[in-house]
Amino acid sequence: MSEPTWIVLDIEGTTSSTESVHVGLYAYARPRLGPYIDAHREDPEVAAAVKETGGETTEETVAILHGWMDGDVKATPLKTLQGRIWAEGFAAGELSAHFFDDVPPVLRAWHAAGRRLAVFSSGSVASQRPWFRHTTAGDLSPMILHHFDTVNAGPKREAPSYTRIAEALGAPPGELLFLSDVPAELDAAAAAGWRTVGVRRPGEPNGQADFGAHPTVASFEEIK
Ligand SMILES: CSCCC(=O)C(=O)COP(=O)(O)O
Ligand SMILES: [Mg+2]
Repeated sequence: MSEPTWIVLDIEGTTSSTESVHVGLYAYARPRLGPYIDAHREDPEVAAAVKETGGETTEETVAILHGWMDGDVKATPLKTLQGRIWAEGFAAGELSAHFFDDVPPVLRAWHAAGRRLAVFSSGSVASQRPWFRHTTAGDLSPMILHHFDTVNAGPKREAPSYTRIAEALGAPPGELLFLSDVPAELDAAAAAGWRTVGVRRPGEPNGQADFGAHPTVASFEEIK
């Protein structure tokens, strides 16, 4: 079988550790949500996200957002607000992104070989861009040609989201490879006709998950 034209990356559990997202990023956003909402109430994107939470006051909204973070619910309004706060944190030099050691060299090799790279994560596009720019392994962002999230593509566990991405990239689904640590996301991608590889990293929440018929790897170095 020929090599896929596009390789589309999940972030948490795939390129980067869950701990770095939950302990690093979530802890950074948690105390900043209330003040951020109060300071940006007039911003249409913030106002829409706040409205979508269903909270009536800032206190109620923050309690809902914290509850989602506690349960790792990847709700779009949470991701919108977190992403804006994280983008400020990266710009201020207060945050940096973790990538598993195998990822940066393999991304560079794929890029040099002409493979096209994109991201599809629950993390908002506003947070994906600085995540790839401010890494402990240098700036990886110039290699990422497209970013997709639950706003511009849709839910990660639904096949139409992957069809939307294929259309945006102008590629037949069979030329797209999705890498993720979540079997349900891979199922959705496969249902849309994509190729899939499950990433089962030791110590990650889905390291022992059942990936069904999806081929799996423990490191990007195993992907040919
Ligand atoms: C800057 S990336 C933010 C990560 C995040 O918030 C998240 O929910 C990642 O989930 P993924 O879909 O990449 O597993
Ligand atoms: Mg993931």
